[in-house]
Amino acid sequence: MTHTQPRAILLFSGKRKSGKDYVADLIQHRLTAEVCCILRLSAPLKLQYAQDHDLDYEQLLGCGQYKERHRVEMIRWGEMRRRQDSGFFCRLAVQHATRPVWIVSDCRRRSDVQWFRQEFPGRCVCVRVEASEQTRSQRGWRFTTGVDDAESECGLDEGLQFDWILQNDGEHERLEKQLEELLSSLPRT
Ligand SMILES: Nc1ncnc2c1ncn2[C@@H]1O[C@H](COP(=O)(O)OP(=O)(O)O)[C@@H](O)[C@H]1O
Ligand SMILES: C[C@@](O)(CCOP(=O)(O)OP(=O)(O)O)CC(=O)O
Repeated sequence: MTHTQPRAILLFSGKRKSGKDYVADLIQHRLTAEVCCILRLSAPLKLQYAQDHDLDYEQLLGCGQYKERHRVEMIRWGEMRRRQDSGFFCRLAVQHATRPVWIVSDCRRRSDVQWFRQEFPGRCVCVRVEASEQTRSQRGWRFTTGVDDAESECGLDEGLQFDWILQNDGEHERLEKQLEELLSSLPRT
């Protein structure tokens, strides 16, 4: 099945452990799963990478050491595929999306955002999720050379105008208020 036309696409970016998945889940919970689906560019990437390298896809999806062991090589491989076709993973990620609101929870590169803006003009909302280094460390983040200083993590640090910047340092009330504003700004039909 091919995807339907979405009403809005929330393009999430942010550092590791800023809480992109957490916030995406909160929004989906508010809108319900009938209205909102969560898409990950890393899912088709990991699937293809696992198949090509005879690895365990489920373990690459998890958050254990298995993924970390393969991360640097996977980044490199993904970059190679993107150089051949910058929309490769984006196209696969949206393939079966049929809900009116999509959240793409892991945009990392300019080319990701460009692809969505080109394919779905006027429907993309760029959302940055932010948390302090202290908060991210408390959530288990440790600086890793080759990962945290590479395009995979820094590609959208500069040059992109975010429509929303969500502060996610753990103050629940504050986050809820920001989500309220964001959601009420989305088109209703
Ligand atoms: N506002 C929050 N309150 C409580 N826990 C949070 C909050 N935001 C994130 N977390 C927790 O921090 C960890 C990292 O969040 P996650 O959404 O996986 O980050 P990311 O997807 O940006 O790497 C998870 O265990 C998540 O449950
Ligand atoms: C090769 C990757 O897609 C791996 C991403 O895996 P996750 O999205 O699971 O990563 P974190 O949330 O940062 O831990 C990165 C890329 O550069 O495309």
